[in-house]
Amino acid sequence: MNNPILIDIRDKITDIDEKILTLLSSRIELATEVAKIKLEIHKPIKDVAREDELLNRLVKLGKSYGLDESFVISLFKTIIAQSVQTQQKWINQQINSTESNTARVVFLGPKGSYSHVAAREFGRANLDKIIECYAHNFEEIFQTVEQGQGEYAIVPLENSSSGAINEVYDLLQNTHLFAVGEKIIPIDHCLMGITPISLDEITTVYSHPQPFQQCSKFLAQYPNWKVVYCESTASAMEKVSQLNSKGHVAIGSQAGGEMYGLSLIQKAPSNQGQNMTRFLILSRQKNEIPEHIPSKTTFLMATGQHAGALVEALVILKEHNIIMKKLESRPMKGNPWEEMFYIDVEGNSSSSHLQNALEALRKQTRFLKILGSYPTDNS
Ligand SMILES: C=C(O[C@@H]1C=C(C(=O)O)C=C[C@H]1O)C(=O)O
Repeated sequence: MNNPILIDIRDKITDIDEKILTLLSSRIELATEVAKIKLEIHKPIKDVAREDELLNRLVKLGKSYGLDESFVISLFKTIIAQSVQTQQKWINQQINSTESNTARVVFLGPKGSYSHVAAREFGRANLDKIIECYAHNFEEIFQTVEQGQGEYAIVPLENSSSGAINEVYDLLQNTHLFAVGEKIIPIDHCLMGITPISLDEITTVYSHPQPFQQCSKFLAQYPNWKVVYCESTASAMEKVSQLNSKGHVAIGSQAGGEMYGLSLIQKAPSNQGQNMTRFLILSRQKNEIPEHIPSKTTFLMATGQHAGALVEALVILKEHNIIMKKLESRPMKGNPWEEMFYIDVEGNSSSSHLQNALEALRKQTRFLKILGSYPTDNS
């Protein structure tokens, strides 16, 4: 092994390895810089689009150097995983060292959405300070919190006039997050502009098609108003604030309008009277709520396929004197024609009363998952 050529080559390899390590260390430092910016602008750490773009480019480049595609992918996946972990650790340290009761709350944006309003209200009631994290879709909300890049997920579950939000129910089937709260938000559509004006000064109204539909009777009284459809109530409010023109108004929530500096002109009464959305708050950690606080428990169950299976399960609740507040069903993922039931009951799953009922139910059903217990929102 004393071959001088071999020694020389090995020296060169050692040299390259050391350079790789130095470069990896600089890469990690840059990732921490990225984490600082993400914390400031409230963006989740993991950015799948950026990672895909980066991997595609590196695979192509690697090929031009004669490097195998799977080698380049597995190498950079490891490097990126380490980078994401380092950023996560850094952000956790910041949060833990700055404020004890600060948490990242992840919700469906954009700014001024009803989810944003729900997130703020949840924060106001439960935390000293929240870091608002906007997500683009429901799946991203769950993933962000599951991966530890947020402490709370806020998702709308049902609306009093349009019913269940199926996509969210489906995501609840597979998540390992726990339900820790609920928040009911009135959907208080309002006409808002850059300054309070009278209704006859309005020329153009901006909003999402849904509020236009929900307030159609009221709007029919003003046929001369020009209607402009927008992607969301938030984008309508943003547009009106940017236009900065008196006769242009948006329909959205009053709290959302305040986030864009808009003034209330008047409430836009919805055809159906009161309209509300119920949000569920989820976290990686279970809630422990004292027994005296009125609470609800949400669980998922799949019964057998025989006739009367659901009735048998519900009878168990009745026998244990458990009050059911809600029953929803959704097809089970991967098992067409089989249903997963989502049940809300009154009570706290740490009470022996409810525990006994759930234990009996577990024996009777094919699958039972307790999503969590949380204080009832009576608003
Ligand atoms: C460093 C970033 O954060 C994460 C880590 C990445 C990386 O190490 O290259 C890429 C995308 C993100 O998932 C970034 O967003 O640029």
